Amino acid sequence: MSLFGSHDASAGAPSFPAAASPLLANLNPEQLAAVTLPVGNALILAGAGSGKTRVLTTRIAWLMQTGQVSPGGILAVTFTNKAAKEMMTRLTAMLPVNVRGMWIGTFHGLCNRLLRAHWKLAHLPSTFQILDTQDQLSAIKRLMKQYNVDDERFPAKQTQWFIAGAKEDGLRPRDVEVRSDDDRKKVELYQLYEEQCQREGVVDFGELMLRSYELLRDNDAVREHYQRRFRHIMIDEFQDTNRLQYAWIKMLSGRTAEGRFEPSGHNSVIAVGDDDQSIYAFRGARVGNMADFVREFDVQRQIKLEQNYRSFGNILDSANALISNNTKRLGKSLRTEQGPGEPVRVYESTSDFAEAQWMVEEMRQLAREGIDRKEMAVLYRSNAQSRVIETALFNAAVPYRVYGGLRFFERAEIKHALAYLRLLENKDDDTSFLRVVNFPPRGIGARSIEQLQDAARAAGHSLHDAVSAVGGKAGANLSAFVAKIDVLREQTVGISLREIIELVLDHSGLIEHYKADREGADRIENLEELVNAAESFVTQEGFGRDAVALPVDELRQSPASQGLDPSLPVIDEPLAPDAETGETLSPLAAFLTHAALESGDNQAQAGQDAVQLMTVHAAKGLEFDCVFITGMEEGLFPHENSMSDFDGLEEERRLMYVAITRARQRLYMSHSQTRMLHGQTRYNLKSRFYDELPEGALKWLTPKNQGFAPSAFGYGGGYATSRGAGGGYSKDSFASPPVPPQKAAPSHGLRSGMQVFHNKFGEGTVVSLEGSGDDARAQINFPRHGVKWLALSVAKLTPV
Ligand SMILES: Nc1ncnc2c1ncn2[C@@H]1O[C@H](COP(=O)(O)OP(=O)(O)OP(=O)(O)O)[C@@H](O)[C@H]1O
Ligand SMILES: [Mg+2]
Repeated sequence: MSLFGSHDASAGAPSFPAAASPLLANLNPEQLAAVTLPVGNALILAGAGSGKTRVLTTRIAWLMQTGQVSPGGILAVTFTNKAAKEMMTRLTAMLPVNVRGMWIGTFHGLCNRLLRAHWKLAHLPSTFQILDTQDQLSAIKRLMKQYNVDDERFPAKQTQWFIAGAKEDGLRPRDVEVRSDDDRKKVELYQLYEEQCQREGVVDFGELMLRSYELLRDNDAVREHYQRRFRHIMIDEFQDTNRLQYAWIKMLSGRTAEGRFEPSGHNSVIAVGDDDQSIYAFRGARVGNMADFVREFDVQRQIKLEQNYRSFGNILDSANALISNNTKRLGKSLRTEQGPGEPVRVYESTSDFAEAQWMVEEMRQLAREGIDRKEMAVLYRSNAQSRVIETALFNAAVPYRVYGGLRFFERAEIKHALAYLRLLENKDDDTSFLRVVNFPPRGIGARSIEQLQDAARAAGHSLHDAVSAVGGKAGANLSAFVAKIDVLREQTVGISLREIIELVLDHSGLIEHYKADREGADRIENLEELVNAAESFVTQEGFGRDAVALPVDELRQSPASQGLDPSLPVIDEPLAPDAETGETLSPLAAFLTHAALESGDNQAQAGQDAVQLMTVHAAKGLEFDCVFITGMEEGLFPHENSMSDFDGLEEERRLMYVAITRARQRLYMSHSQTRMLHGQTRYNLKSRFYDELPEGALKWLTPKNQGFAPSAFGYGGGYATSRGAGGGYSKDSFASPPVPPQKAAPSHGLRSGMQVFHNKFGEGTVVSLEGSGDDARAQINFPRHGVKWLALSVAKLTPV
């Protein structure tokens, strides 16, 4: 499939003289063409580090500077909150604009804004709160318990995926196709879950998106208003949009489902992406949106950016060589004018612990060379890998910061405090109620809570409103809890956000509870940090009580606003008052929304010079001087869940491409012969991805293939391997049908079907054999531990 037709319009003549603006000074010709594209739809499809995000940001600045649009006429979608903030920072550096009034954010952030503005039309309470993924799961668990759903047959996590998946496809329960009894049950749960959320006034992430889509779909005036308003819509990381997000964009830009144009939709949509960096298929992302976009938006202009400004040659060559092994590509090329730079350093360690030690040493050396710690990033495929690395950094007193993982707002003590705060805002939030009704413990047992839940269900009330139905001592305790919340709520009137939080921390008993806990000191510190977080939220974002909603007349006066519906509010402040009632979101509600949406990509301690730790997924769009890619092992990277099917393996390769292309100057890759993961020692082979990198770009810090002890079978290699002539698991070897299990050569002493004994996993059956020399490995089914791949040169196996 090629998206690039003959009408590649890189050279589309800019309608404004380039020299007129210093903004355009440092762009290459293709970037310049993209920044100054005339009004119309366009696709910028280009590889990593070619300046896609920079082009988007510069275009926004240029459009405003040349008077083509006012800040209110722009809608820009970024993939993370961090990216949105960065875009705003860059914009303020380029132009004196009030970026707060601009609609720049993630899909979730922007949908939240729409729903806040039109909550009534969206059938939500004005104080609706957002459920994060954790809360969503506990809400589902609660529901399943209430309805006695067998959680072996319908695990809560699966139900959560089912609901999220349906919403990503834009499907309400009645729209989901039912093919089996199991499907029927899941749809029923979805329906019950929806009713529960509606009753409690909460929305999950998928709901934010779907609800705002429906808001636009079902309200012509609102839709047309925003269609007229957002003259310029821009989407970064377009390759990872899902079906519903694409439909949302279509709706806002005036494309009807039938592909017609609504009269109000004369806007231009610019999508920016890189198919090679599509890494969220597991969450519903659809690369196919790119081709649909070109067709459905009648895209006449497609721009390629081929110069990479981020990385040195060896890094880029490695990325290019690796990704060329994928078959499903739209095809792009990428070059750099920087020299080859340093080789990519490869290190093999004996254990994950030793790997982390080596990394710490290497970081010390980098620091001596004058590299800031915040320019060093450690990337891993799976969150579980970070613990060993964190321990090593901690012991060596190297400051570090983990993105993702357990985020600040997801820590238990913070969630407890937030639950109290949420109950102040919305007494019907049962998820929050259940979280803290007996925390700190106040003598309310599981039995009483069940009784309360039954009573609430029977009366159609929230838990808060049903406490009087429970009698006895338990009932008295429940009433006391509710009274406490109600009193706290009254006390918060007229005090600042900071004071509200301090009040809640004191009166909830949380601080006291953790003081009594020997290991509670950290938790108290985090709770105090919550006060600081609220404080900086108020000052930085200006969301405090005293913040004045700025009168933004600009939009109404701008020519682009012709035809805007005057009855609809011009929402340029996230806290703009409701047009009808004048009601604004309280600072507390705004802070709670911020806490739910702030998906961990922006932790406290900003500005501290710390080493950055994150998963490869979280690293998308970012760049660092030095990058360590760790755990380059079969089963880990590529991940065992994905490596057995063709599409899964291609996605793993794209992930690796993303990882490699984060590095500017120096790239390290490391793997370990043994690794403790999920309580087990694993003996992994080094990743097949090494074989896909150009040998000339690599430098092995340890002898290649060193360190494997002679195997128990003293084998000398010699059986056929599935690899092609070029080394590497070429694309062909993974094209269906899958490679059949290899026949063992006699010298190994191992054959498929043979029984072997492993001193940790016990007896097992050899399922298949693969590889030769030090790379030989066996897939063995251990009845008690499941199927494992073992490196024959390391694993001690004896035939039985
Ligand atoms: N014309 C240019 N001159 C100098 N530096 C540039 C130029 N264009 C981009 N850069 C720099 O190159 C780096 C990569 O740019 P950017 O992050 O916009 O790339 P990207 O295509 O969005 O990458 P990714 O695919 O990883 O998101 C940035 O540091 C950016 O400032
Ligand atoms: Mg980018």
